[in-house]
Amino acid sequence: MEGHSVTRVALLACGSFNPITNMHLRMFELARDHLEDTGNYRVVKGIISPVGDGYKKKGLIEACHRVEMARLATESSDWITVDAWESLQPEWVETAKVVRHHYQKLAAVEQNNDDVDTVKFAKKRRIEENCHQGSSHQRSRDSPQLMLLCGADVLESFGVPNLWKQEDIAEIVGRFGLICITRCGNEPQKFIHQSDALWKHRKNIHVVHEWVTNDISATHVRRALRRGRSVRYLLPDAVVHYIQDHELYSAESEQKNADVILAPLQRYAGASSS
Ligand SMILES: Nc1ncnc2c1ncn2[C@@H]1O[C@H](COP(=O)(O)OP(=O)(O)OP(=O)(O)O)[C@@H](O)[C@H]1O
Ligand SMILES: NC(=O)c1ccc[n+]([C@@H]2O[C@H](COP(=O)(O)O)[C@@H](O)[C@H]2O)c1
Ligand SMILES: [Zn+2]
Repeated sequence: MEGHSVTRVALLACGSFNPITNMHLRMFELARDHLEDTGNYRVVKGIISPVGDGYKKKGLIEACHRVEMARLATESSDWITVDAWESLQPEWVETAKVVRHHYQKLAAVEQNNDDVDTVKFAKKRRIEENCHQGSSHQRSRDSPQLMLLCGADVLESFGVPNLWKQEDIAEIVGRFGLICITRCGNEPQKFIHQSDALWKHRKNIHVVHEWVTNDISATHVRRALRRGRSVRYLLPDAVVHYIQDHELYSAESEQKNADVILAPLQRYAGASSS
């Protein structure tokens, strides 16, 4: 279609990935198909960002293992990557900050590409002009749009008191965009309908209905492992082997952080979250 522009998109998934499962990888494929089917987007990259140990979720094993398992799981993908930046931060990092970090990183890569390509100097000037106008809240015309990819449970967690700052939610859905995969037991459309903050940005929230319902969760996988049950075909084989080789996930590891409050709840409890 003439004059019809297609927006390049990068997808960012934040989470524990404790461990990564086939469903985490499926989320990316489902999201890409959904966005590209609209004819408005081309998905150029997927990024998995395992949360740091400072998140303090019960049973969360060391980030180095979770990152390595995610690396093994994505070896066969030509577009999904793993980024360890978030996992290496000394303290838990708000998701809005992680999204900002990756947005800036993508923009810097674009700018570098332009720098080496002198023929494109006019485009570079345009980006610089955008920056000088202080338009940090506007996407430069040439870097891909970054969308946060999550399951419907994470979207619905926006409603949990003291878990998310309202301005972070507004920034994620308003400035970047969200793509959400349905999950057993969640009703994302209803949740969006009932939230004024989300309804306002509903055009930036893409809900992907997964008809092949699949309730794989890392919790199920850890439970099976503790009981010596097979987890084959729920996770990539390389991840199953890594878990066996390093003897990960035991009754003991499930007790990690058992008496600790989740980092966002610690940070926001008592503080104004509006
Ligand atoms: N079966 C699934 N369907 C849809 N989304 C999923 C599914 N499993 C995980 N996700 C999404 O993947 C992201 C990372 O989730 P996370 O690491 O918490 O995995 P999980 O399987 O939910 O683990 P846990 O059981 O430990 O909470 C989240 O956005 C989550 O909603
Ligand atoms: N306020 C926030 O930014 C906030 C709150 C809760 C969870 N999260 C993120 O959402 C993801 C949720 O992961 P889990 O579903 O594994 O708990 C993590 O990446 C975590 O950092 C962000
Ligand atoms: Zn989860």
